Amino acid sequence: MLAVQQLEAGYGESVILRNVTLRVEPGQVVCLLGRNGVGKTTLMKSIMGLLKARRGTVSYNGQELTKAAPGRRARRGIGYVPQGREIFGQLTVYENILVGLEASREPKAVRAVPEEAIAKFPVLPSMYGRRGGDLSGGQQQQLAFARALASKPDLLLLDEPCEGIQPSIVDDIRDVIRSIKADGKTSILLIEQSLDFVKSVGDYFYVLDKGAVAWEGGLEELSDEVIKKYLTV
Ligand SMILES: Nc1ncnc2c1ncn2[C@@H]1O[C@H](COP(=O)(O)OP(=O)(O)OP(=O)(O)O)[C@@H](O)[C@H]1O
Repeated sequence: MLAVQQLEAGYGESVILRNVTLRVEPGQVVCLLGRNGVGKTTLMKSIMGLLKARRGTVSYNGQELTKAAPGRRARRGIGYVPQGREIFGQLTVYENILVGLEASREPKAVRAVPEEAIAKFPVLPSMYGRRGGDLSGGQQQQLAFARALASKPDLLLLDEPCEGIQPSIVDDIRDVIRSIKADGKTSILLIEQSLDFVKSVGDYFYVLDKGAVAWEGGLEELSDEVIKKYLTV
């Protein structure tokens, strides 16, 4: 469903991504691994259209979106939970979720926050009137998930959803990812530092090194040698 082909992208003079080719198939959880600074977030931003590709293509459900703006990609069904969550601090929890609904593919007149998006985060409805900025990190992460799920995406990009989150909430986030996977409607591309975490949810793995895909394969092929070479700090 998502096909990135020979992508090159960067900032100003510097080239960060080199010849990156990656696929996400329907229903898969694909994990993007690599040490700090190898270009994982840059790749996710390029897929979402926040950073222009200099070479190569990004295709989604058979259509090329390489030059499409982020809003168009969102309306095509790509949801994004950015690193640092980027909750609107001055808006209420409910208003934050409504922002996500803007990317819905349903006609405006019949749009509503889907129950299944909220059901995964039972704590949220009791906080609908609170300002997003007043929530804890874990609550904001749940809100960022709900905001992204409001438009019923068929691909969800998750950039380090467990970063800075306390362990009990990390377990909740793992459960949410598993439940999205079990629903079978939404594929996931996940950036996550914890190997244990990605092993517990992932179907397929890409390892980036210096902006290029250094390794790819299934869980059973993710050997200690690969981990030592590309992931151990
Ligand atoms: N806005 C920017 N302008 C210039 N350089 C940037 C910008 N954002 C990132 N970089 C540089 O691009 C490189 C890749 O960064 P990126 O955030 O994609 O890495 P990452 O693999 O996601 O790392 P991390 O795990 O630390 O988030 C780094 O050298 C970083 O300093």
